[in-house]
Amino acid sequence: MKPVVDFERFKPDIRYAYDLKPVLRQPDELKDNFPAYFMYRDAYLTGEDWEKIKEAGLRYDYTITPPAVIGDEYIKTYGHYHPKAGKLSFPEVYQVIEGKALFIIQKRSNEDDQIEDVVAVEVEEGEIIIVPPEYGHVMVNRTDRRLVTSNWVCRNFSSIYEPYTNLRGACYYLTRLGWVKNTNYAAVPELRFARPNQILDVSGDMYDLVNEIEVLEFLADPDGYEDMFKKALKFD
Ligand SMILES: O=P(O)(O)OC[C@H]1O[C@](O)(CO)[C@@H](O)[C@@H]1O
Repeated sequence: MKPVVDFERFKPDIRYAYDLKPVLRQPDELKDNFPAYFMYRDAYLTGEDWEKIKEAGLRYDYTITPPAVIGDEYIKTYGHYHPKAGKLSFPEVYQVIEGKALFIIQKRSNEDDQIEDVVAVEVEEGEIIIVPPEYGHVMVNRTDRRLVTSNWVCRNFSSIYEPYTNLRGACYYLTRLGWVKNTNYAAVPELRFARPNQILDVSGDMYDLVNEIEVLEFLADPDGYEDMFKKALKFD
């Protein structure tokens, strides 16, 4: 799919392989540093769009993740949670522009840091996934092609990385040998598998939602959208 924005005109933030060491299954297998993924944050087509996006409290990003394997683990993003917006934490919406993504999303219980749910979600080119509130997310490129994704997200918060750093990544790793439990977690639920329900009505790059940006209100103000979040995933 062709991205609407020629995003490579923006300067990317680059996450290098060495930056990922704290969350890798086999950090000692990483010998050479390389750019792991390129984040083109706050992309827009026109200045008018940009004003509209900022006024809605949102941000549109593109991310390029070239194929790579470290040790036996497929390349992935660092992983993070989002803070509370109100009763619920901020959700996020991703679209696969090129390639195929595997999202590992996991939910912590509020009382302690136990994981109460973990889901692997395969997302194909053109598809959109709503990462529901309370779920942290890691995005994996398990293919031999580059992965290009975009995301709409609230622009007014900072992501929370410590839980992923402290426990060396998500509670499962995706490796060439398959799924491996992360033993740094005290307890890990069985992994569930799902596909994303296509709730948002778009054809092509979801950047076009800039023209009906009120549809994305749930990203800045998620309370009251629980029913929609419940439908975000369909389970096998
Ligand atoms: O912050 P992490 O875990 O490295 O993940 C990067 C991804 O998160 C985002 O910052 C949006 O949450 C994207 O720009 C990027 O794809």
